[in-house]
Amino acid sequence: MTPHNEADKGAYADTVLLPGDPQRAEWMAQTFLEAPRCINRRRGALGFTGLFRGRPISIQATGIGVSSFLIYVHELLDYYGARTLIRTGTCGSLTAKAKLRSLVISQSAQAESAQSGQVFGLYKAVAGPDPALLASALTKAAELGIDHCAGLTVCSDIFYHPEGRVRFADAQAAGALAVDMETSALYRIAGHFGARALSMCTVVDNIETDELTDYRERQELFTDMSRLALEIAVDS
Ligand SMILES: O=P(O)(O)O[C@H]1O[C@H](CO)[C@@H](O)[C@H]1O
Ligand SMILES: O=c1cc[nH]c(=O)[nH]1
Repeated sequence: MTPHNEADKGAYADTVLLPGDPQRAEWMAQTFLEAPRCINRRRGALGFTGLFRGRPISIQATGIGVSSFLIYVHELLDYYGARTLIRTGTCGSLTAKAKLRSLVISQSAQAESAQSGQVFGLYKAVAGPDPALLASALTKAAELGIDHCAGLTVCSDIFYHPEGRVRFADAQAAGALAVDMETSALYRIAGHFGARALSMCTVVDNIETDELTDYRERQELFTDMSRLALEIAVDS
């Protein structure tokens, strides 16, 4: 047990999938895991452990933003002994290459600005996806026929920003595909703890065109991402 998690030590598998949204965590656990067990309800940040093809896998909701994310992930790495983390998030597209409802695999992630969440400066580790997880994701996404692209993503601290989409101009010029609010922190904290990480996000809106998916269709939208994350997890 930790201040934010009521699960017993040993309740989490080595590999943990990390959606932000607790409803997504529950849907993924109930849809894809055999014998899923809810192991954390504290603050509604649902956590589950079950089996996928006979192998224990956990799913833990991390909430929104770096501050919330780092609490759950720190405890998973430091107290529960997680070794492989796969974020199954959502993102906003910054380019036509990352189509609405498709999957963006984060090959590298940068913070939105130098001031962005001082937390980024706390972790000095080289920050990026685990090369084997990334290679597995690219191979399996192609094999499964999943509509995806891979590249740079931006990690923002603020969803409703007074400057609006203009603030992403530099990132777009650098070729960024999409924005989320946790990936850069995932890569840094995983590096700090010597764990393996990969972030993939389904595109739920387009920052340029203002196209937006409906929340009610969203769980279904996550089928490809969930399958891919689980295929990588059982192979890792
Ligand atoms: O859907 P999740 O995984 O929470 O990810 C994205 O959605 C939230 C914003 O709506 C942020 O957490 C962002 O990173
Ligand atoms: O962080 C996020 C996630 C989804 N859509 C956005 O615009 N930003």
